[in-house]
Order: sequence, then structure tokens, then C-alpha cells
Amino acid sequence: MTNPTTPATRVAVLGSGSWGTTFAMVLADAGCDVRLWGRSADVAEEVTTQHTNARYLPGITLPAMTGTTDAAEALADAQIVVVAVPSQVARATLTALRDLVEPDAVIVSLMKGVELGTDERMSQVIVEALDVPLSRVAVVSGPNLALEIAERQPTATVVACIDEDAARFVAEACSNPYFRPYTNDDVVGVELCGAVKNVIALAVGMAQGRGFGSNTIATVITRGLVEITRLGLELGADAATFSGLAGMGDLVATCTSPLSRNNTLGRHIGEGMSLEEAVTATGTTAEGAKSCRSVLDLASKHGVDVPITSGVVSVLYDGLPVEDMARGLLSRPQKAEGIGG
Ligand SMILES: NC(=O)c1ccc[n+]([C@@H]2O[C@H](COP(=O)([O-])OP(=O)(O)OC[C@H]3O[C@@H](n4cnc5c(N)ncnc54)[C@H](O)[C@@H]3O)[C@@H](O)[C@H]2O)c1
Ligand SMILES: O=P(O)(O)OC[C@H](O)CO
Repeated sequence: MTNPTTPATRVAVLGSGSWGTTFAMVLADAGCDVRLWGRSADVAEEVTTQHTNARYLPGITLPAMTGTTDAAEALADAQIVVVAVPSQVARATLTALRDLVEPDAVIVSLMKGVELGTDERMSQVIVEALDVPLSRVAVVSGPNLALEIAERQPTATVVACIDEDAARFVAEACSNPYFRPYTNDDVVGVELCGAVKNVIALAVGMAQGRGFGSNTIATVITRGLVEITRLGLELGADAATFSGLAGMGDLVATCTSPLSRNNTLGRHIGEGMSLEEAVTATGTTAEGAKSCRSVLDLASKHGVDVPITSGVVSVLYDGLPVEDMARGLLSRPQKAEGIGG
């Protein structure tokens, strides 16, 4: 919490949706001086004066922070810049703000997606859009459902950065009595876990919506972790990451919680909605619906077999019925258990 002898770390949070606002709350509760930037003047005013963001966090009272639509105001003197917009708009959003970011700020990605078209992870997009070295980009990812954290329920997370000092700086800035960050240098693994677990959560939701029970759910989660691990190892990730908070931790949280937008969207699809209807019914950002295609593309480029992701893409974009996806997965050639196939 705040040490009266040292000045508060100044942080800009870009994106005033559910996770951006919640992480702003985490930082403010950890003693940071937080400015929350978003496109909506009404939300900015509400955050500053009423200490709420009722659309995204109903019933939650926020700590003191400044909401603003003025990016220059948010970014001035910010030592940490947190990015919490949907992955597919990250590049455009950051490119427009590039000249406003302080030269030595650490940029933190909260985003869990892979960019369509380039198949880049969000740290790669940030490096290009802001023209910063990777050593100044950190990723925060773990079992972090915003609505639970906004109620100050206890959880932990991973702060990944190739620069240990930068990871520790961010971890110290967001550490508070209900939020415990661990540091890690495996940016590739942590980012892939965050993006691909959303696709696996869609598959679990589809199974639930179709009426399948616990055996199916456990099978998809377990083989989903194999799929994430296989892709991650091929891309140079550290094996230990997959059994950690950003790996198994977040996979379990997202696949089993009705609060997960990806799980919810998958359930709507399993119950028979079209993708368009399911996106509308889910409301806020379900990253897996878009990232499933970039994850599949990335895996194909690297010759990695990702059958669950491939099935999700076929259901969402080619009209494959969920039961046919299940039949297809189960009728593949017999093999030994493990990450090999
Ligand atoms: N909500 C969670 O529990 C949670 C937890 C961990 C990670 N994440 C990740 O955080 C990221 C943000 O998700 P979220 O849950 O806050 O989404 P959200 O849908 O709740 O909010 C997204 C915000 O981005 C804004 N936005 C959209 N397009 C924009 C643009 N072009 N420029 C500026 N702002 C724009 C929206 O207005 C909204 O305020 C996603 O990658 C998600 O996977 C979410
Ligand atoms: O609501 P979801 O499906 O985007 O998941 C939120 C977080 O990523 C869980 O850690």
C-alpha cells in the first residue's frame, strides 16, 4: 500500500471497459496515482466524480482515480502505461498515441488475443506500434476474471517481461492485499496461454451449451492445455509456464466460470445461436471469437496440430455443428497421450 515517504507511481490505463477499470482499481488500491483513459466522456466523468463504472462493473465502488478522454492528460508523466483495449484495435489505438508516451515508461499489456492478419502477439504489436524495445513491455495474465477482482476477491497473476527489473516494477505497482503478482520472463508462453485459453473456453462453452457434462468439459480442458503447450513450446516458451497461473490457472478459471465471456459465447453457440447472435448476447469482448482464426493460422505456419482450435474455427466460421466437431475430434487416429499429437 502507499508509502507516505515515496511518491505514488503514476499510471495511465488505456481502455475503460471491465478489465481496464478493474485493473485501474487494483493499481489505485496498491497506492498508484491512476488515470483511466477511454472514449466515453460519460464514463470518464462517472469514474472521476461518482467512483463507479456502472455499465462494466455494476454495483462496484471504485477508489479515487481520474477518468479522462484526453490521452495527453492520461499519459503525461506516466511511468507505467497499461493497455486494456480489445486486441484487434490495439495497433490502431497505440499508433495514434505513440508521441504521447513517456520515453522510459513501461508498457503493460492486459490483452489476451492474437492479431488477425499478422498473427502477432500483443507484445509484438506494442513494440511495433509504439516503437519501444521488448525490454519495456510487460504482460499481465492469470486467472483474473474482472468481476471477481472488482469485488476484491483474492487472486494471483503473472507479470512477464524479459527485463526482470521492469517485471518487478510492475509487480510492485499492482500488488495489494487481494491481488498477488508473481514475476516471470516467459513473455511468449504467458501471452500464448492467455490467447489460446479463450479458444479452449469457447470449446468448453459449446460442449456445455450442447448439453455435454463434466467428462467432456474435463477432456477439453486437459487436451486444450496440451494444445496450448504444443504450440507454445514450438514458439520457444518455457514448459513451466503452462502449469502456472497464466497457463492452467487461467484455463481453469475461464473454462469453468459463467463470468467468462468466451465460455458464455461458446454456450450460446452450443445452444444454437449464430455467431452474430452469440456476440450480441455476450455483449462485451470475447477475444477467442476472433483470435481462434489467428491462433489456427499461427499454428499452421509452424506446423503445429491444434485440433480443438481448428474445430472451434469450423463451428464459428464454417457452420460445423458442435456434435460433428466432437465426432471429428474423437475419430482422429489413435495415439499415445502427451503433447506429441
Ligand atoms: N474482463 C476480464 O475479466 C479480463 C481479464 C483479463 C484479461 N482481459 C483482456 O483484457 C482486454 C480488454 O478486455 P475487457 O474485458 O476490458 O473488454 P471490454 O469489452 O469490457 O472493454 C473494452 C473497452 O475497450 C474500448 N474500446 C473498444 N474499441 C476501442 C478503440 N478503438 N479505442 C479505444 N477504446 C476502445 C471499449 O469501449 C471498452 O471500454 C481483452 O484482451 C481481454 O481478453 C479481460
Ligand atoms: O471473460 P473472458 O472469457 O475474457 O476471460 C476473462 C479473463 O481472461 C480470465 O482470466
